[in-house]
Amino acid sequence: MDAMTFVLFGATGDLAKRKIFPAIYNLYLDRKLPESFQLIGLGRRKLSEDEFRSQVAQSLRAFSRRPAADESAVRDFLEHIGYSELNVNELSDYAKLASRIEEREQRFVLPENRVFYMSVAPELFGTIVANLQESGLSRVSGWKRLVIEKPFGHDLESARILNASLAQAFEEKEIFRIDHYLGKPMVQNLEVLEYSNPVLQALWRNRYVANVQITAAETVGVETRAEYYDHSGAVRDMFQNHMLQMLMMLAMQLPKHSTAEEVGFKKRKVMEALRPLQHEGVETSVVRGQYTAGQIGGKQVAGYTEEPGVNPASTTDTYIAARLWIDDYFWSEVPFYIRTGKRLAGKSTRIVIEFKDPADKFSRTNETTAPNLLTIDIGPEAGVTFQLNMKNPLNGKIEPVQIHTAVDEKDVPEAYETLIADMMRGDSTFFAHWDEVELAWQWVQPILNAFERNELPLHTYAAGSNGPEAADRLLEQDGFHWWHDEQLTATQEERKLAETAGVQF
Ligand SMILES: NC(=O)C1=CN([C@@H]2O[C@H](COP(=O)(O)OP(=O)(O)OC[C@H]3O[C@@H](n4cnc5c(N)ncnc54)[C@H](OP(=O)(O)O)[C@@H]3O)[C@@H](O)[C@H]2O)C=CC1
Ligand SMILES: O=C1O[C@H](COP(=O)(O)O)[C@@H](O)[C@H](O)[C@H]1O
Repeated sequence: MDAMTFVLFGATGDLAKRKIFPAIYNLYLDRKLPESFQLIGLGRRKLSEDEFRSQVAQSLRAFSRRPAADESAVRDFLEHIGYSELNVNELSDYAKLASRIEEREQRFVLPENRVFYMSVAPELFGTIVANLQESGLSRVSGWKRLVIEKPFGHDLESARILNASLAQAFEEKEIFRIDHYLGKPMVQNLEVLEYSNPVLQALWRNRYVANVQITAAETVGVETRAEYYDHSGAVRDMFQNHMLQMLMMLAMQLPKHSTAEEVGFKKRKVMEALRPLQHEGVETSVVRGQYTAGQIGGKQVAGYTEEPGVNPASTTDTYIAARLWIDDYFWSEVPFYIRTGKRLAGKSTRIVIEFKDPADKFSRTNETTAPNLLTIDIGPEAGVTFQLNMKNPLNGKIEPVQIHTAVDEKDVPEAYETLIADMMRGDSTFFAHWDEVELAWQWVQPILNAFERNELPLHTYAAGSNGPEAADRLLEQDGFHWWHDEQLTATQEERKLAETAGVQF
């Protein structure tokens, strides 16, 4: 891997502490960093290099997936880490940073390869890029890369403005927009599941699929992020980015090669084929919800508007469900239902593909059978489950059984690790490309408008439930229902039946 200087804006912040440093440390342990690697952390705080390094060491101890128990490994790793005070608004601070970087590049005869990672509030992204350009830091004889955290804009217009400001100094191929869902092993596996399994490949289309459900349910509430979340809501925090990215990864036609260009092209095609919401009206396709007080894991929790930092009159969505249509050859007429929410009954990110019942189902028997389901669990436990129907040898009835394979996640790199390693190699396959981001905002914008004008009812749901009842009706109108956790988990009885029938779990 090329030698590089990694400049981290926001190095004293929460994300750096919990995700970025642990990820880079694990890459170091796996020898996935270049020999000559230097990270310069930036923040406004007055910290000596030693003080900063000891903060980084603490973050490794608290958050690394592999314990930072080996003191000598931690010490060696910290040798690669430096700190500079910098206020992103002060051009003169960039000049000092430039001297520091240039001095090192010259001393060790290193190429001018620079990563600029923006782990700061989104309002600062534009200023940083302008100052990188003004100070000459982004003019390099080697390569340069800009890593940008979410949210990428607040709506379509602000995202376009932000993108135009990045484009002043960076080409699209130099911009790496992080969406950590794209770093999750099962999201990366979606494409592989299809292309490496001819059986699934054959079924992956409207002829056989009745509907697709994509869920990201969380038990956590707004936590300490009210200031951000109350201006964002579920639609901006999860739906516009993570949920639509999962939809693209699932619904895209297989690219010939898994390259950034080809995957990006196929994902864009999905977004272009998404039926604009205006056709059926936001109110018939979208359900907005907000949690009220309730119980989670036997513990009483507050309602959203009682959370610290939340406006007591807030109408912010903590839940959103929507019905989407992809009007292309493969998916037309298949409804895609997407939902995400906080303070729901369980934590799970999951895709369920429900297959159609054959038309002649009743020709042999009057018994109704459960639909075949392919369930892809993205997290917290990754796995794939296939629901089939079998005759129960004990009572002669046809009953659903589940064939399940869990993905062993021990030693599997975290999403940030995978994505940072890809970025260092210059591979943006699993990053959000501008076309996709713009089309996602474009699709979501009517929802933002409708929410802002209060044109949609704000349904409440009790913390610990499966969300507002109105979201059930969204599917009932089409003759379907949500597949919740409890319906997907094999019961003891079903397991016994499957064991008797020789099916392995
Ligand atoms: N935290 C999370 O779980 C997630 C965060 N993100 C995104 O990551 C980014 C960072 O978030 P997070 O770490 O939580 O934020 P924090 O508020 O914890 O950290 C902000 C960082 O920005 C620095 N900073 C603020 N103002 C300036 C300035 N004027 N000049 C220089 N540095 C400045 C702070 O340094 P100092 O205090 O020393 O000035 C600090 O290091 C945001 O874009 C957020 O949306 C995305 C996904 C999840
Ligand atoms: O980006 C975000 O994601 C988390 C959920 O991520 P997961 O990996 O735990 O599924 C969410 O809690 C947060 O609000 C959002 O900003």
